[in-house]
Amino acid sequence: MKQLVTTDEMQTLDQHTITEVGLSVDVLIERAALASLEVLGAGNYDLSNVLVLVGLGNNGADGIALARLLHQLNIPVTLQFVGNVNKAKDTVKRQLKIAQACGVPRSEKSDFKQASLIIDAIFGTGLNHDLPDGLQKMVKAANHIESTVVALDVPTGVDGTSGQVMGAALKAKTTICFAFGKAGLFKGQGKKMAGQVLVKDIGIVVPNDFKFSTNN
Ligand SMILES: NC(=O)C1=CN([C@@H]2O[C@H](COP(=O)(O)OP(=O)(O)OC[C@H]3O[C@@H](n4cnc5c(N)ncnc54)[C@H](O)[C@@H]3O)[C@@H](O)[C@H]2O)[C@H](O)CC1
Ligand SMILES: [K+]
Repeated sequence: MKQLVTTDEMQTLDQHTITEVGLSVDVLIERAALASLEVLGAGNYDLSNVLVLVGLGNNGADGIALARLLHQLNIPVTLQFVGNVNKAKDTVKRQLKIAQACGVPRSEKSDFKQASLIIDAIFGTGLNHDLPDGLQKMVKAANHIESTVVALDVPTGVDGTSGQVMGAALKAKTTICFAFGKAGLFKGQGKKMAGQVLVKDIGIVVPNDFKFSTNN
């Protein structure tokens, strides 16, 4: 098996790549979106009506960038925010500005049944406590109608290190992990929620003296 990481390790490597190496976070986000686009293009996914669910952190920024790339390929795609955009990270606000300039459609409330494919870009490695109640309800509703979901990096609601479900989790058919597989997707509940796990390079740089906690 390939090298796995905890969410703390991934955050350390992200920060090293951004602050020490000098690759900007926006470049990493674009690479994550391009890698995801490649997976969607190569797989057997129904792209007739894609719904991208977007959170307020960098996982959400990956999702907005992916929505823009799909839109520019004339693939029908809609963005739906989960949470108050005014409270989003600057990366999300920057991506949203670009998406708006490119005319990516946005909806306030979507019917999951109408979507041919849901992209889960709500929470990734940054999840640090149980999902809010409203989001738990939304996730359970989506699981109930068995929508096809592709999760970016980590299925929303799964702790990327332990695999524990934080209140509720959005069950994915495929999870696209950026840079390294997240350890929690290979154990316990996390394994069930992640579906097929694919790992894609996004240009993260690992310092020579970096010690991974798990060796595979
Ligand atoms: N870090 C990077 O340089 C890159 C990360 N990539 C992608 O981004 C996510 C991780 O992003 P991050 O902003 O750290 O966290 P999330 O988007 O997962 O979460 C957002 C934010 O939400 C807060 N939060 C956590 N738990 C809760 C909760 N239960 N309810 C409400 N709010 C919550 C917390 O403050 C989080 O920070 C990673 O998975 C990648 O997909 C890029 O790919 C490249 C660069
Ligand atoms: K996600």
